[in-house]
Amino acid sequence: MNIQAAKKHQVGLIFGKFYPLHCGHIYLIEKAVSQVDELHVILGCEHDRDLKLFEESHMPKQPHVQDRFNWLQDTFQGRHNIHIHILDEAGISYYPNGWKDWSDRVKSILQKQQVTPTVIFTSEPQDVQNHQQYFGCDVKLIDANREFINISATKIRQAPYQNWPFIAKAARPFFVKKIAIVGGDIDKLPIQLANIYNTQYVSNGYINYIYHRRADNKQLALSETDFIRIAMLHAQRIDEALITANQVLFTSPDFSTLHRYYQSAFKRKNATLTELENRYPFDLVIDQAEFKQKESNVAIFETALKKVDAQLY
Ligand SMILES: NC(=O)c1ccc[n+]([C@@H]2O[C@H](COP(=O)([O-])OP(=O)(O)OC[C@H]3O[C@@H](n4cnc5c(N)ncnc54)[C@H](O)[C@@H]3O)[C@@H](O)[C@H]2O)c1
Repeated sequence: MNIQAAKKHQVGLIFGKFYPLHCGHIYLIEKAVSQVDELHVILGCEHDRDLKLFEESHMPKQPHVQDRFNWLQDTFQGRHNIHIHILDEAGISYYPNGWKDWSDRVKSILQKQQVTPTVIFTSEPQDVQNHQQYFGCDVKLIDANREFINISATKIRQAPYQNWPFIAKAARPFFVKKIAIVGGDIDKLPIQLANIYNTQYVSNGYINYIYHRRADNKQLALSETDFIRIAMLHAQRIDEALITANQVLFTSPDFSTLHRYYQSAFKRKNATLTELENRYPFDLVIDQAEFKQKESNVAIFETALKKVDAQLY
């Protein structure tokens, strides 16, 4: 008989909050999936606990369950034997006081999906015995000392920007701080800052649009449609740049400023621009017009650097 065929179908389980997803988690999942036929990753969430962890953190905004789920899905996209499930832990005593209720809820999810685990993977030695007791399957401990990738989600929550290299690629856009430089020579300072911070600069769609129109020899006054086109192009470029941005992203203008230009031209608000303003909140807008005329270029440069640095605590 074929030895491979005789082997039992191995089904692995991994539990986590992935708050946020980091390279240590990914290492655990990759090492586990290399030992089983299918792997089920259970993403645990609980509203009050998650909110408290956020409030005690230095994360700039709270990742919600859907964000955490998307990070896992994106990271393991196309990996057909890795399945992600959300487990709402509401009403269960917090770890480590609710093992019975918690494991019952896990089992009910698994039953619905017709999943029978054969092995649980964890890097937490203190959980091995309870996993064995409540799930009745093998437990494999992986890198309990976190020697291969020495990071924890707690450390990242405390200092996301200092621990940037460990944040999963899929989760980084969530943490990128968006900074707009408006007023004055808008293509100079953001380029300098992007160079210094080794990151992306999203060039000014408005300027490109005007140049394009000039080349076409058409009239230059912007219509309402022009504004929307500029805004949509800008949003698309920002989305693309966020994927590879290093902690911060520089651009000009932000959508509130663009909307203000629109309002002064057309004396009313625009629903699309309002939507973009809400969808792309900026962490910092540096208005060069606020600097005093007599301020030297170097003083402006230094003030801008201080403001940017303060964003990356
Ligand atoms: N209520 C209860 O009694 C009870 C009992 C057990 C589990 N739970 C739930 O299970 C989930 C457990 O989540 P967590 O806090 O362990 O999640 P986590 O997101 O911090 O970690 C997920 C997994 O990755 C491992 N890991 C973390 N850093 C690593 C690194 N650098 N290298 C290798 N592996 C690494 C962890 O050991 C864990 O196995 C929670 O939702 C918790 O509520 C609850």
